[in-house]
Amino acid sequence: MTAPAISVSGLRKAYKDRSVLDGIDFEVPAGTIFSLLGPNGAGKTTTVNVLTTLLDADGGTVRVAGHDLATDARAVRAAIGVTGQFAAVDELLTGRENLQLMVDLNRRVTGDGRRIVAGLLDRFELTTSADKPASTYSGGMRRKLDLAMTLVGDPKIIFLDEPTTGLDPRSRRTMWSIVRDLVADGVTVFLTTQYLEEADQLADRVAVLDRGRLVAQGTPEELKRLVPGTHVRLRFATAADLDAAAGVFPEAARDDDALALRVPADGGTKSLRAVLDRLDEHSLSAEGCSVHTPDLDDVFLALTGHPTEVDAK
Ligand SMILES: Nc1ncnc2c1ncn2[C@@H]1O[C@H](COP(=O)(O)OP(=O)(O)OP(=O)(O)O)[C@@H](O)[C@H]1O
Repeated sequence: MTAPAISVSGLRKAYKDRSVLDGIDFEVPAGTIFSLLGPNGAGKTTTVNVLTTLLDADGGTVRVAGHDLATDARAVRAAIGVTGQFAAVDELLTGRENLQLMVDLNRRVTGDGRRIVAGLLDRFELTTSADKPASTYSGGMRRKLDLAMTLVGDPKIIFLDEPTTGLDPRSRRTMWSIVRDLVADGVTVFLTTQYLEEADQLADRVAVLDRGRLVAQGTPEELKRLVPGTHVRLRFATAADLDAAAGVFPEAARDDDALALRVPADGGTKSLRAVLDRLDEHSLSAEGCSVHTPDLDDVFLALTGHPTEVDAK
């Protein structure tokens, strides 16, 4: 077995007397995508900042690319690329100039810098806007440029801190496909996200961070098994209606307080129609009906017994 790309053991970090990472452990095998999933304020950025040498840990052991963070931070820095929530992109420079600057600053770059820049612009479909100032770029283009800048020097381990927060669905999908391509090329990706769907789409393994502790780790499949699946939620006007419907849908979970039934379904229109047809066949009608796909809130409720909380910074 090859050595893990990242291994973290007993990592602790506090800001003054406030503990933000309270002893976390995980390993990221080389060439895989690992996702740290958690709501605002859970400690994701703090973890990235420690792992990328921007912040000193208070305790624990961290090895990145085989180097001990405490004794060999310089070697860690040489092996990694980091794309943060607050992009490193210089708004006044064009896309091409931003990339050229990274090439000029990066001592690992060998070969023709201009060709490297042109190659990255092409790969990220930024060629047509390459000579416009970055200030004119959309959010999605800016994230792509930021990631392209991260790739200068061919880092083997890349940290992406919430790479798709604030992006529209189309840009998010483009970003996902870029990340998949990176891993296909042998890069290891450490990704933080607030979106269960993103972790599900991309990650080989997911760790769920809650108030500085990891409350679950596993494959996306293992994680989703812990939470209610996609379902149709039917809400009834009376307890008698709920009773009658519960007889029609023996596979459903019932919530007596809300007068609701949770009927397992795949989220498509066919399965929704099948549920409504079954109600019709028994001359029953629901007061409300919604399709529910599990999200981070469901994971948190299932794992911690409390919903996600927005933590004021
Ligand atoms: N420099 C700092 N000084 C004091 N407290 C801080 C500092 N940086 C972060 N924190 C606090 O540490 C906690 C974790 O913050 P962190 O940024 O790591 O969370 P996060 O999971 O990345 O959230 P977000 O998605 O909002 O970035 C938060 O409660 C935050 O307020």
